[in-house]
Amino acid sequence: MSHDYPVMLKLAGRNCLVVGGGAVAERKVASLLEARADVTVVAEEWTPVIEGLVKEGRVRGEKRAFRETDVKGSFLVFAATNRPEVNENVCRLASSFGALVNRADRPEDSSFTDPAVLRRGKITFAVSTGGASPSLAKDIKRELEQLYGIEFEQAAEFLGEIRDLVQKSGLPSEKRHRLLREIWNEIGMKGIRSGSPEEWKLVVRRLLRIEEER
Ligand SMILES: C[C@@]1(CC(=O)O)C2=NC(=C\c3[nH]c(c(CCC(=O)O)c3CC(=O)O)Cc3[nH]c(c(CC(=O)O)c3CCC(=O)O)/C=C3\N/C(=C\2)[C@@H](CCC(=O)O)[C@]3(C)CC(=O)O)/[C@H]1CCC(=O)O
Ligand SMILES: NC(=O)c1ccc[n+]([C@@H]2O[C@H](COP(=O)([O-])OP(=O)(O)OC[C@H]3O[C@@H](n4cnc5c(N)ncnc54)[C@H](O)[C@@H]3O)[C@@H](O)[C@H]2O)c1
Repeated sequence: MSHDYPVMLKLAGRNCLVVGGGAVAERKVASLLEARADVTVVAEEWTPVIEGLVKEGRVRGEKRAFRETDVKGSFLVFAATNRPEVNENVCRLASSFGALVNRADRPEDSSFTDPAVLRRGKITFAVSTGGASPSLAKDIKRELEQLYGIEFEQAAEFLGEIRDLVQKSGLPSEKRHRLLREIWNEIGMKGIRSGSPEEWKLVVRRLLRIEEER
């Protein structure tokens, strides 16, 4: 069995094409906008939400049937119509132009699939079943939602700031690495769940002092 290769793509300013304008296309458009992609939707009909986004100028909209030239210059292409032959054509063309392609009705013909996504600020949880059961992926995501609350968003923000601070502290790299490891060992999952940002700050100050005196 081969496994899918997970990555986190930077899509800001990249051209991404969604062919189709139904519920599935609407979901794909929403997640592309979250990533600040430049989104074009080509569809014969589209949902009121997509209509609104086109009117607001947040996505480029072409209300018509798909044309072969549409795929040109796209980084990601989503074939999300309800017509298998159209989706197949979109995929074939997109691949021939070197784009990565997601086919809503046939994961096995896609170069990537979309996981169920949960965000906690800088933390992203992505659950994939490799297409085996999108409903299972969604329910695992819901369980993660309960397990990892808003405190993880705060903690990731805090730890990111501390990491920047330590990297710029002028300490030699060995000391920086030890300090970051020790900060994490002291705060850890327990500190995130039962501590507070004030307590995390005290830990950092204490360990920083010890490291500077070493
Ligand atoms: C995670 C999520 C992300 C997203 O789409 O943004 C996503 N599907 C979601 C929901 C969902 N999709 C479907 C149902 C109905 C119940 C069911 O069928 O199980 C539900 C549940 C619901 O809506 O509640 C139907 C469905 N989905 C696919 C097919 C075609 C096929 O499998 O052949 C069919 C049958 C269509 C038909 O019968 O006509 C295919 C794909 N769906 C994927 C992702 C990719 C694999 C993910 C993985 O499992 O790894 C993949 C391969 C391609 C892709 O789209 O990338 C999103 C959860 C949103 C959230 O997190 O809340
Ligand atoms: N990936 C998933 O999570 C998922 C979930 C449900 C369904 N599906 C699959 O995805 C397909 C789309 O689902 P949906 O609920 O969004 O469908 P839908 O019927 O709501 O929408 C289909 C869209 O395709 C457009 N369309 C049809 N022919 C076109 C063409 N030649 N050019 C441009 N646009 C065209 C229609 O105008 C419409 O906007 C389904 O047929 C199903 O196979 C996937």
